[in-house]
Amino acid sequence: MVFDWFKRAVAQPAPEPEPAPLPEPEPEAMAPAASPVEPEPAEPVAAPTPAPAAPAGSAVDEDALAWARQAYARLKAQQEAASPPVAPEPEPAAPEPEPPTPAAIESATSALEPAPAPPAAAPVASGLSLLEQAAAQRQQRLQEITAPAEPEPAVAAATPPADAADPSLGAFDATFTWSAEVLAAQGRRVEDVSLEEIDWLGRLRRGLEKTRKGFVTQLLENLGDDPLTPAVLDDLESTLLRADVGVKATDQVLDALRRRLNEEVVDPAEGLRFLKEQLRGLLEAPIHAGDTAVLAPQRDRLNVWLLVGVNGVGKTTTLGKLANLAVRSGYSCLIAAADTFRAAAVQQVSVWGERSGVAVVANPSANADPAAVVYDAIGAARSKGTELVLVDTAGRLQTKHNLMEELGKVRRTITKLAPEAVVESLLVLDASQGQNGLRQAMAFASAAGLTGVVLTKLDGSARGGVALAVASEAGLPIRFIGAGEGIRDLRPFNSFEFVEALLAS
Ligand SMILES: Nc1nc2c(ncn2[C@@H]2O[C@H](COP(=O)(O)OP(=O)(O)OP(=O)(O)O)[C@@H](O)[C@H]2O)c(=O)[nH]1
Repeated sequence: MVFDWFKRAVAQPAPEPEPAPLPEPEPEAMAPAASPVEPEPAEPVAAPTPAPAAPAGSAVDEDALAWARQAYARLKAQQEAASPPVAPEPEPAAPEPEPPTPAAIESATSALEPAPAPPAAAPVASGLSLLEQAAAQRQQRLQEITAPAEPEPAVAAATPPADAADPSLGAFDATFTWSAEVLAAQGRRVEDVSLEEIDWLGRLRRGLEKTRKGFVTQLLENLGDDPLTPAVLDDLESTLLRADVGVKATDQVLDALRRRLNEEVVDPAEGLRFLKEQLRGLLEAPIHAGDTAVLAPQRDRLNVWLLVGVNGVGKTTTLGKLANLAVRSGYSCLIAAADTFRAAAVQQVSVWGERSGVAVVANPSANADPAAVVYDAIGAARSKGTELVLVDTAGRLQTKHNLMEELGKVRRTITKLAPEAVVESLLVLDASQGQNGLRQAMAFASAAGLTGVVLTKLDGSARGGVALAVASEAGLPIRFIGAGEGIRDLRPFNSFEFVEALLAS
């Protein structure tokens, strides 16, 4: 039951000036036959989390709350149906997360003994101490070493990585209701909501917290309770600029707001709605200029995605997360370790490859030519019929001419070697670098023929507004956003969700 993020429907641009409509809560749009859960308020959905009563501090209206309750009940029922109904036998599986007892340690270590069983399956139960886990792991390692050699380097086996397992349902809290509301506002139906999306929206909202704090608080203060005035717009201007939205985007938004103000009295709620619409429009413009709402590898043909950017922005991490996303969505994938400059880069990328069961093509010699690695990787992809080759490149300052030349060479090599391939050249930008990212975008655009941007480190940065500057000033579509270091912390960009998370109250 893997959620395919590349096939996910994205929000419509919401043309009408109404507040985003919530679908009617459909009474029969409920859970699968297995567990009939009532869609009604405060229904005991059983178990560890409290019944979905209105979460404290949530500002959602009644319809939204009813929708969220249904979605929660449904997801809960799904989760319960999916999890085995109380382990019948103390299987080789993980013991309970109980306080560690000697017996538990015994059973955990011996449980690992029956050799050929689950491949690199769940290591050791979380209830064990570090020493106990280490002992169990040693035992497991010993078995692996003494076991007959694997027929293949186990690369293509695409074993789902342990930390990329499906997320589990948390509490029915304000984050859940907000996430549900965002999905409902995009016209999603209760029965289509997936835990993957709920989980990601929660991460995104948390990730944008810093930007939001510096932005929304100020914004709401500016808007106040009275109709918008020109003075309020002046304040709004400095708020947007401080959030790194950039001069061009800020001017565009304010011009639109001023025009609106000239036409009619605008109350704060309408001002906020109109502002969101403008921000979405700016982010969407470069996406609409292309023909794909969500950037996805094309099936049954070679796709080469080149990841470029300055040092330390998160290229390798992004590549690892993309590999995982691709494998989970059913693509065959290969990594080209073309960062031949940083000593540990190949090792780092190999770890990411292992986590998703993706093979890595590398050149062991020091300072190998990155173009040669790409050459090998494309050859390997062709012979295996691989659909997606992800190319890691060394970080470089946009001002270093020779390094930018080298990047140009890699880019040209790809076109020359694989003219049939769909090539994407993605600039990885660290959101915390704010306006500096814009300068990088301009320089990399010419050297690497950029087709899009991946915005990373939105968590921990107060400068998430730079997404707007990149879209409006560099004219580049944001394709993915990263909001954390975990393997599930990168997802395709959705302007509606981004703006909602940015301006969530
Ligand atoms: N908080 C946070 N950290 C991230 C994110 N993406 C990457 N990082 C961290 O950023 C650091 C640098 O990431 P790398 O992937 O090594 O960056 P890189 O661009 O490949 O680095 P160079 O190869 O040296 O240019 C690592 O510690 C990552 O864990 C993100 O979205 N959020």
